[in-house]
Amino acid sequence: MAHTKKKIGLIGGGQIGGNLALLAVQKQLGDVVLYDIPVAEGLVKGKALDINQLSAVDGYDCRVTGSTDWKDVAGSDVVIITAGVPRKPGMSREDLLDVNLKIMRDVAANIKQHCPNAFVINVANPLDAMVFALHKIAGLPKNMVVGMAGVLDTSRFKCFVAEALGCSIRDVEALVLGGHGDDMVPLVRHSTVGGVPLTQLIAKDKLDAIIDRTRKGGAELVNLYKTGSAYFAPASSSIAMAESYLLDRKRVLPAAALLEGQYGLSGYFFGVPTQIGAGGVEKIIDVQLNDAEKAELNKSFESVKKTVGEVKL
Ligand SMILES: NC(=O)C1=CN([C@@H]2O[C@H](COP(=O)(O)OP(=O)(O)OC[C@H]3O[C@@H](n4cnc5c(N)ncnc54)[C@H](O)[C@@H]3O)[C@@H](O)[C@H]2O)C=CC1
Ligand SMILES: O=C([O-])CC(=O)C(=O)O
Repeated sequence: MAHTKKKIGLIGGGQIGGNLALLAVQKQLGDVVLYDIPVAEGLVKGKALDINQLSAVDGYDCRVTGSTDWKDVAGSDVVIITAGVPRKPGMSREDLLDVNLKIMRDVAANIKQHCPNAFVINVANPLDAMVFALHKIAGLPKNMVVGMAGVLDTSRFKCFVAEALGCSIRDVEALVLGGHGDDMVPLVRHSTVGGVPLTQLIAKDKLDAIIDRTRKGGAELVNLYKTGSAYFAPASSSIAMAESYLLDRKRVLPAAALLEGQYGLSGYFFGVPTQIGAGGVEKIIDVQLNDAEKAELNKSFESVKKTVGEVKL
């Protein structure tokens, strides 16, 4: 019988990779190949076996295969890249550029060879520069390559708002644009709780503190964990994007997508609201910004350009 289940290739079987595999199975999105380099063979084979045994308890019919061979990843419908080193306290994401670019060169070349038709979501940092490199090396169509950051950054912002108000997180709607760095742009003017503008519900000083905590959300986790960075929320955020593609949900999710004139910006992957469906990035939404918001977005864009400027392919 033909293989009709979707196939999900997870590149990197570390903290985020393992959680991605678990979530993909729990949501029954498809069969998973958890790939890592040979030195991590036991890690991916162990995680695969462990999750498959959990599947028996809960009755999930998707299988995880741990592999160190790209041939097993070939033909994946979705590929999520978490291959890369996480930062430690005192480091910036940009400090990871050289080491993670080396890894991305290997990963992107293999994607080009083995998964040319996949929807590819990059998670490795520094996010916006790595997805730029991925797109250049793998040569995939622009609608099939994205970076995950905005879903996570937005989710952090929503979490802090719900905590501050003591309200259900379900009713918080928010949008964080820009690069995945300290100058990302939480759009307070476009955020609501149950349809009520956020600015009417939280005083400015409290809101400023929430914005600051969101911008430094990654570092807060790095300082707590000490040996690495966040992994539960990043995994869930990436799965939301993969699911929207696989199930053609057409969700509007912020993602690092290639800009071609939107927001007056071009040539770089940058965090903007996208519509993700069976066509990959089917739309980029050009939010109307006021002068102050535009200035913040331009500042974030300059930071991304600076890091990408250091990318030697
Ligand atoms: N975009 C975002 O919002 C977020 C990004 N990150 C980034 O995600 C990346 C992964 O984080 P973790 O899973 O916590 O790290 P981790 O260290 O637990 O896992 C990374 C895995 O990549 C593997 N790897 C190294 N070279 C490889 C190669 N050539 N091919 C395949 N696999 C390879 C390693 O063996 C390791 O198992 C980091 O760069 C981190 O900064 C982390 C959190 C959020
Ligand atoms: O901060 C980091 O290094 C990991 C990351 O991107 C995040 O958690 O937002």
